[in-house]
Amino acid sequence: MHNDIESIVLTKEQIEAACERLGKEITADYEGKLPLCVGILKGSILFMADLIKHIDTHVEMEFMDVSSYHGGTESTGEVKILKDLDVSVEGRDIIIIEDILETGTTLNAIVDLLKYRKANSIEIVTLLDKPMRRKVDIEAKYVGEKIPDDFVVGYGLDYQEKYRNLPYIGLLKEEVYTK
Ligand SMILES: O=P(O)(O)OC[C@H]1O[C@H](OP(=O)(O)OP(=O)(O)O)[C@H](O)[C@@H]1O
Ligand SMILES: Nc1nc2[nH]cnc2c(=O)[nH]1
Repeated sequence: MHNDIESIVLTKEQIEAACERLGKEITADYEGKLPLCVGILKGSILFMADLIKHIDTHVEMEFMDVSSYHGGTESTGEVKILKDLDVSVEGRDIIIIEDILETGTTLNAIVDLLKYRKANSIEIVTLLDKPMRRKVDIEAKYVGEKIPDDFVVGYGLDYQEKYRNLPYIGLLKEEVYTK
């Protein structure tokens, strides 16, 4: 698996440092509240697990599975809810946890839905942000790292469902796409 990686974009140590920094910011902003952390499956699970260990105030966890990428590396622009939340968000302070913000299509659809369901506040934390790819006007309040316009894998992010278990974020060798 590691043989398929061309180069590393974010090391394990850089990811850990980002989780620590973001956890501290979130702790300071949500002290005394009970935010509902909504992890967007599947990509966010590794980041969510590491991030919340650095949040030093009470939080609740829920998950949604939303998909706009179907097997390839380009967004289809169509957002499908594959698994909805099991709890009401009415009056809640929501922190959406994502692995990557790219076109913004996915998060825009989720934010619209949570607003419609009367969440009290909605903020986004994303490990990676690709601002160059944005198609929708949406920003994350908490960003781990801004990265250039390259398709990345690892630490939750897949290519055709593989590479999610890499402990770092990297670029795939060109030959992997033509296999
Ligand atoms: O800003 P956007 O262009 O919408 O892209 C970001 C979305 O794409 C990825 O999800 P994907 O649909 O690949 O699902 P996965 O997390 O299950 O791999 C990622 O986890 C984000 O949810
Ligand atoms: N694996 C992966 N999924 C994405 N979804 C949106 N951008 C990306 C990316 O760069 N890599």
